[in-house]
Amino acid sequence: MPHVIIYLKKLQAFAGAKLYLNLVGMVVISLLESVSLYILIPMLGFIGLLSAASSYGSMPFIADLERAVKAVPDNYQLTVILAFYVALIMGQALLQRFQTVQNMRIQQGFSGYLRLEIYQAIMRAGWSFFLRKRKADFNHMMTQELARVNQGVYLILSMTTSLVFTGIQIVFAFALSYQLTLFVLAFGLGLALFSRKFLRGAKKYGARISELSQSYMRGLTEHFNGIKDIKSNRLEAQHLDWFRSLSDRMETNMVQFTKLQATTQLFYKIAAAVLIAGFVFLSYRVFQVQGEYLLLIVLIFMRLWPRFSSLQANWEQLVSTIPAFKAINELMRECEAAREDVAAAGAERIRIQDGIECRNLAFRYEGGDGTYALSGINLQIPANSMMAIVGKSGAGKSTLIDILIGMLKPEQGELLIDGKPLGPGNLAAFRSSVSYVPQDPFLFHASIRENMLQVKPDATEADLWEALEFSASADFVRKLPQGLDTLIGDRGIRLSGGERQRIVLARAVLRKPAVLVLDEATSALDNENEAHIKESLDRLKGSLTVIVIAHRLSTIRNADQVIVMENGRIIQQGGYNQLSKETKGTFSQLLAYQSGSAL
Ligand SMILES: Nc1ncnc2c1ncn2[C@@H]1O[C@H](COP(=O)(O)OP(=O)(O)OP(=O)(O)O)[C@@H](O)[C@H]1O
Repeated sequence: MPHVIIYLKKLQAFAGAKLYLNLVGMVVISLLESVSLYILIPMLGFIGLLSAASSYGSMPFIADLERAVKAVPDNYQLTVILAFYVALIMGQALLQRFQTVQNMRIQQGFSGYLRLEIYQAIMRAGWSFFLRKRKADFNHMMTQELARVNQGVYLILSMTTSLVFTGIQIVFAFALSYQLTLFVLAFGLGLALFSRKFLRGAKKYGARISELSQSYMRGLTEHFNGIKDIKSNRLEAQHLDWFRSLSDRMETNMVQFTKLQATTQLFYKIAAAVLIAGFVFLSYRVFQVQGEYLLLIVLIFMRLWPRFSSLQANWEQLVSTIPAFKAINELMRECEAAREDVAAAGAERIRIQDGIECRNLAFRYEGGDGTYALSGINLQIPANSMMAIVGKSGAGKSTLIDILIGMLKPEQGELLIDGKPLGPGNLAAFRSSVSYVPQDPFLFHASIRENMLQVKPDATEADLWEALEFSASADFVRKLPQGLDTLIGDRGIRLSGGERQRIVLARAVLRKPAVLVLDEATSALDNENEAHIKESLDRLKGSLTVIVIAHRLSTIRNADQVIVMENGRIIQQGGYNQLSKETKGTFSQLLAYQSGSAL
């Protein structure tokens, strides 16, 4: 329950006075409802459906009502009491309408507030957090689990309404007969105690709903991401089997949960019949309650008892949503712990004056096998120079880049920008000054123009074409049916790998960054386009700092500095020509492999 209490506090902070106003509204509605029921008997007495009017004169408050009605001339008495009844019902209905809308406003507003809060928390988390999390789990949290939390909050609100209604009806019932009310309450309490085991069951099924829907989301995301592999390797049947089995388990779990709920409702229904029978017997035989009085009490309890059973059903439903509350709380806690010291937007960009320096950096991945992905990294990258990183697969090149652009925090050592350690004071500004083109470039399902404008909304048409010229994409974009406004499909699927890389590169330079980082950003290009990009990069030389990882060593011939990495360490460092002359070094070996002389 503590997981739910956190949300109740949030709800109170979010809705504040409105929540209490709503509660007062509920009390008034409930009072009106009870009163309208209460005056039904004298009304029936007036129109002669029930025996003498004197018999209900002994009921609390009714004597006053009777006196008030008697003050009215005889001919109008029935009209007055009927008008009073209609006015009461109208008032109650109007209030009920207002309260229902208000309830929904609070609920929807709170749901939007929660959604935003979770999304913001995820966005504020650092890169290392995303490395250890599965994307499908975020989708799962933001859709299914959040929907269950909203359902839980709705249940709490409607249970509060039910409790208020029930409470007021109990007060009225007490006024009529405290012995019978106590009898019903004791019965209800006994049944609630007996039903505790059903609550444990509800919690178990709720936890299973969370687990299964998480597996469902994970599996679906993985399958659709890998649909090409699945189809090309004829793995459809295998995936269908998985889907069928999970689907069956989800179905069984929901049916079992419904069975549990139906069983408690069954108990409540049977208990209601037994109760009413015992009740009428007691009233009539033991307490000798008058007929009209008994009718009123039965009427009240017939309305009260379903509230007990619906409270129990709501409670079970609420308990089944607790695992979702818990999961979202846990996610928020993790996001908070992984929060990076960088403002989401708006940081001033910087120009690097002296350069970037790594001092004795070391890094290990969380959840890895404990070996260092990087160690003993000492490096100077002068401002506006070009540095190339080469090395075998798994040598640590991408990890070093992630540290250099402030996405990962080194475990040991320091990263200095113009002599100042990278930290809360300069991280946001530094990150805003870096453009990064990853190995697997990402484009949104939008037009080329929209994709580019995302990074620089105020870019002019000329800026866009200049960037496209730089990345050797202007020609092919011009030939597209809608030019810059061509839709490029999910993740840019309608473009070739090389075209995607070139658009992402254009987007990266459009920002006019202080540091341009290319992580094998030209791997999918043909020789002609790569040569074109190499020329463009050469033209940029001296105006910004460029860091490239390149497997094709021809691209980095003009680099001011080349570092060669192996097992997370820098094993060679120097100019391109200098390293190629060190015949025993790894770099000349790599060169030899690429030129074919080592084959
Ligand atoms: N998220 C991760 N969790 C655990 N270990 C990781 C993770 N990412 C990389 N590693 C490990 O860190 C080491 C360096 O990886 P890195 O991706 O930096 O190499 P790389 O030189 O860029 O390789 P490639 O050229 O294949 O991209 C590897 O041993 C790799 O297994």
